[in-house]
Amino acid sequence: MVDYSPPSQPPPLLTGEQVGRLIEQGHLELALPSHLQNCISALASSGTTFFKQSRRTKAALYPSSHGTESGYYNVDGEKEFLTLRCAPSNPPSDLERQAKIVWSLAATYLYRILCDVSAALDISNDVWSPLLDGCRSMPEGSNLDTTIPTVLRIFHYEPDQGTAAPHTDIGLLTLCTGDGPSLQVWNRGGGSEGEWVDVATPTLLVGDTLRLLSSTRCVSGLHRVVGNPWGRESIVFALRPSLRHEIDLGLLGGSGSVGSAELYTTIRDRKSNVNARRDGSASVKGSDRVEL
Ligand SMILES: O=C(O)CCC(=O)C(=O)O
Ligand SMILES: [Fe+2]
Repeated sequence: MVDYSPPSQPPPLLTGEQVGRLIEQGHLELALPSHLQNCISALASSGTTFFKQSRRTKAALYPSSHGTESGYYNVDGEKEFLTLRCAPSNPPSDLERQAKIVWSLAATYLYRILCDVSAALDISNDVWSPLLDGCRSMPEGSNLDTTIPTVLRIFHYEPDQGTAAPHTDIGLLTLCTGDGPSLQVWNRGGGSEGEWVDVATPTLLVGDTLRLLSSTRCVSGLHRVVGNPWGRESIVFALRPSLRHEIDLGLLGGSGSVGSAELYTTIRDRKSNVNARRDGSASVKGSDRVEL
């Protein structure tokens, strides 16, 4: 008899070679599906228009809250960025409408990649559903939901001075897209220590939470932004774990469970914030690199 039951997992999105590189290096350059790429480009152009406004207007439109975790934030002479965590005003602006679309498309895309990673590591795909609860579309309402730390960020870096110190991200997977040869990833070299390399195309980065959930079989993607004479604009979607559920460690080859909020808070509090001002107006803790 023909078996019409649905497959136990989605078809792979990345090639085996790409997944292997992502796991071993913590980063992967890749071409995005054209619809996702087009929506990101449309959001990028609304971002350019947004940043042309006065600082006062930008701050009034998106007051910052939770340190650098929501709203408009400026690091004098270096960079400014807008962090979106929920679908705000009604009716939405073009930028907000586009951000909502990019969030859903990028989250679905990264979910598929998480499934490729778990298949390669022989981990059940069931681990992802509770970890992505509430993250797969932009949370509704103007009140920030602290159980959903996922962020969509639009950056504007000043020429020469706009940088981000070497760091790894705290979440599951980050998708970075941007213009200009400013984003660099650390290429771990076989034998030798490794080297910084420029990445020009969209880049995926493994975050510390994924590294930990994989029992350190995935490495976190070390990256930085270096200054260039033209500056840079980028869009960064950082898929972080939902903090609503316990994580069943049995699905990860261990036993028992751990609270996702507890795990995530431990990872976060051991890091410094590379996007904060250094004057104490947002918390700066720990060292630039995290080793868990
Ligand atoms: O601008 C970028 O492409 C990267 C920014 C970044 O690394 C971060 O916000 O964590
Ligand atoms: Fe980063």
